[in-house]
Amino acid sequence: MPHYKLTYFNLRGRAEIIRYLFAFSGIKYEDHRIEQADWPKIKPTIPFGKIPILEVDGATLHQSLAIARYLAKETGLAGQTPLEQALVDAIVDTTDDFVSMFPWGEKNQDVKQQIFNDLLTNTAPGLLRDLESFLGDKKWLVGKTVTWADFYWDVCSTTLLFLKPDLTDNYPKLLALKERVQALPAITAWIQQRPKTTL
Ligand SMILES: CCC(=O)N1CCc2c(cnn2-c2cccc(F)c2)C1
Repeated sequence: MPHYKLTYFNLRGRAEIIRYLFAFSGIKYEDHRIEQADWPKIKPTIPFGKIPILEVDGATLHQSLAIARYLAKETGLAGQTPLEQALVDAIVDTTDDFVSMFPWGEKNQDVKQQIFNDLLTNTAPGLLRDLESFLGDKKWLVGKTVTWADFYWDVCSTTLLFLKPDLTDNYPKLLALKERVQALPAITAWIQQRPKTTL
């Protein structure tokens, strides 16, 4: 088994999907969390200057979704066929497109809040309507077993619900999917043991 070292901030953020995959698969890894104050010193040492990164024995992987897709493929959570894998990727990318619209690093709090509110009020409903319709009466978003698309929905919607607690009030199927993911024993255990952070 390779030695895995995940490096990110002490946030769920873009690393939590990777942590879910490690938790669900039971693979041991180093969950290295850096202080924001240390980032300017560390950033120049990181290929492409962004985190999370995952060091796998001597190799360094970057881009959170590439890392997650690698782990999902290794652990059977990427989709059972090439077609399912494409559907999984499309749902992940659709979800990530939305969460990536948020100006997470904006220093002007008034500007940040205005954009966050606009996205949550005016853009989120269309995405949630489409995801609710895509899920329909299925147990999981793609195929007959859980995939990292389901995990990603839970990871991202957990942060979105912190920002807008009534976010899923009109989307019961999506709320039920969150509950189904969080009821997976390994995910339940991870959520209970992980550091408590707002984002
Ligand atoms: C200053 C950086 C910061 O506050 N965060 C980084 C990005 C982020 C946070 C919470 N969720 N999230 C995220 C998750 C997945 C996709 C994505 F685009 C964004 C918090």
